[in-house]
Amino acid sequence: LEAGGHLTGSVFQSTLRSVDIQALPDKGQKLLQQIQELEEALGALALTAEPDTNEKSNAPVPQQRHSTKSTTEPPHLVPPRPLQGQGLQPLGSQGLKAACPVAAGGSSWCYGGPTKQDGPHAMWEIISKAIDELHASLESRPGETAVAEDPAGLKLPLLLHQKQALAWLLWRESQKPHGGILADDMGLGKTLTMIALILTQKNQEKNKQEDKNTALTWLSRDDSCEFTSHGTLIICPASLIHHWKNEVMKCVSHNTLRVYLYHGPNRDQRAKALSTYDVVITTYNLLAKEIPTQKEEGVVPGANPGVGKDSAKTPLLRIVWARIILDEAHCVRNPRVQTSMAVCRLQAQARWAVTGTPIQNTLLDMYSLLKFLRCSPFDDFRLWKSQVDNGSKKGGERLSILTKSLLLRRTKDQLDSTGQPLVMLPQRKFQVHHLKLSEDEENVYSVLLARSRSALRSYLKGREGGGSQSGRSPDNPFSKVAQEFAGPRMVADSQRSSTPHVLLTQLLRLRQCCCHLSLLKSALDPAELKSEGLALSLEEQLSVMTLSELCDTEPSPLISLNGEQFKAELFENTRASSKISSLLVELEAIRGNSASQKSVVVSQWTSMLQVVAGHLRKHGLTYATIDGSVSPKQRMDLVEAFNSSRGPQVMLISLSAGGVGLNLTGGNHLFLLDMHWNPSLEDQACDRIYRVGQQKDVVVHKFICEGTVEEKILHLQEKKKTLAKQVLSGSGKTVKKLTLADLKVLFGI
Ligand SMILES: Nc1ncnc2c1ncn2[C@@H]1O[C@H](COP(=O)(O)OP(=O)(O)OP(=O)(O)O)[C@@H](O)[C@H]1O
Repeated sequence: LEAGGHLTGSVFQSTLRSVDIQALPDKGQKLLQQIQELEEALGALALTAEPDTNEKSNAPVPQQRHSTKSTTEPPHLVPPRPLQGQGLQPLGSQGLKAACPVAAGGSSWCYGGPTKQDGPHAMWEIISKAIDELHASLESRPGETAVAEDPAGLKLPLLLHQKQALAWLLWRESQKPHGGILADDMGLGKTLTMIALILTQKNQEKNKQEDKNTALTWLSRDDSCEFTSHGTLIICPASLIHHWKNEVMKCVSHNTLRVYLYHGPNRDQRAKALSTYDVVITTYNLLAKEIPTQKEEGVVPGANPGVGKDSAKTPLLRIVWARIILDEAHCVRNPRVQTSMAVCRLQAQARWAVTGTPIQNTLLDMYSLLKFLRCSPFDDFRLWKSQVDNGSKKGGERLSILTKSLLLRRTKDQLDSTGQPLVMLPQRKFQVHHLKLSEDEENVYSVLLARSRSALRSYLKGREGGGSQSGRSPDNPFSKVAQEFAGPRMVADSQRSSTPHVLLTQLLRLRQCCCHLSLLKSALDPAELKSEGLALSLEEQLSVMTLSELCDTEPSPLISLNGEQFKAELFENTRASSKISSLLVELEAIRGNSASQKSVVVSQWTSMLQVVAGHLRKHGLTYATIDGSVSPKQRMDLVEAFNSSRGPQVMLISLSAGGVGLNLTGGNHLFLLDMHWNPSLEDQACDRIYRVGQQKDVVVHKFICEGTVEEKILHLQEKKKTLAKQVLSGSGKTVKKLTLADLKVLFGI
């Protein structure tokens, strides 16, 4: 069997080398998939003892007995890259590549280097070599008190923790992989820290000429980069491009760094010109638009990934950057989405992920960042799942080493080596307002809850007889649940209304019910559903339009909901809900206390912001709104006005549009009107007001309706926070994803 397995494996590999699979209509994806499955089947037939994949113990590694490994030459799908060097990084993302369907968008094949087919022993050797190297590199890590000098040309002196971060950043750029994750708490000044890195390296550029060749080891086989830049490519959400530019203008001496905003229809698309800037700033959206992913290319017959067509289109792929910085890098936490795949295709000598919330949901978030960093071999999804994210003690230890080596995180409540807080910030208080729904709200809520419960029950029933695949979504917060529900057979028509999406949307309706009944009238906004990881079909939309009766052209004094009659006026947005009433009481009190205190109100639903706006007008409170429809330039103007004494008293922000990057230190009260599954989004929003520059004491208000799903969400949020804390503290423990049990708890059955 062993000989047969090896022989067949070799035949596959050599056949692949001799044919032009790109010429196939699907670029050979199906063929590669089949080969992989065959090879795996053969591997399994060889009865190989896997080297402790569960890693529950530290037992010695068994001797290599894998069928496909009998020569010293690792099999290659294509010849190895000519410029591969030694160590972690040169193996790069090309390193230990089996097919990595999740990371590469479904069915792409990753080329080169030793593959899983080399056998478990080879894989184990590479992992242990990688871990040893990380360990060894940790020895050269600057001590916690080590600081780097402020670079010449920086006008604003760095704070102590920023000087320490700069020493760490410089160290990481000399290590493999070059770069890492700067995960300091939000508002600790990561932007300025990264600008200091760019400036320091620019000042040292002459010395770096010697290292020129190192850069070349970063290029992958396919790359046809024509320009090597000394510049940094910064990728950020659209709302932050002006923030980055302004920070450079504010903090760096005039004419020291040449900055270009690669944005808008008139952007300069000449690669040569772009490669001459010190800093090029662009957005995730533009990148995803300009860089097609493998998936897309797969449907264009004859297209050749990596070379030619798309490289000719976007200058971003024609340049090897000195460094790439992903700001708010949690934007690429889902490795399956186009933006994440696009950032991985960019070429650079050093790669940085900057985010205050690197782990928002699961360990997959961390995997995405390691993939971008090309942290081989852990950028291989299968290896990541089997060797790190496997719930074992050993996996936890590996995770801990990765975190310690590659990630720097300090929090705002931390003290520095001299016993001083990292930044001098005023007090922050959290105030949870436990509210009771009014009797009317309670009645509507009960009807919706009963309906959701029965949907869940019918779903569970349907699942017993085989569920549906149709509701799956990659970044669905309950993807685990969705997977549990999913089965091989299509669900019967009668059960279609109970897909995981429908259940999640009914939960969403329950959450809306806690905020304002009028929200039940509006159709669900696709952009907001996306932030929940939901994309509903029209049919699904209709099935959760609980108030479809309201679509009637004839105004009626009564509304029927699930057979129960309610007064139509209950659903008018001019009516004050329990939450709106409490919010207004608080805002009035703030206005009464001092004219200089301002508030930020956050909701995940723009429809809720509109309802609040109407009530603010009625009460004579001035306000401005930042949601997805406000352009980056308008945002800057609104923020500036709010932070000045003349601006409005209240800033309304949508969680997805205003949650990241904005500096709203003009406000010192923040109201979280509703609950999101992802607590990091809420933390991000809270840190808009609690950051360097805040002069007043801060109060974060959270509204929770008693006896509703909101209380249960609070519990789930705690679970997610625990996961992030454990991973970031390097304790290496992992917590399981949300499960079907969670859903049952949420629906109270
Ligand atoms: N050394 C410094 N001296 C004075 N102000 C500073 C310093 N460093 C940063 N700041 C200011 O602190 C504010 C917060 O900085 P910044 O926006 O970079 O935070 P951040 O860590 O990137 O936060 P987020 O994760 O929310 O984006 C900015 O207004 C910035 O100008």
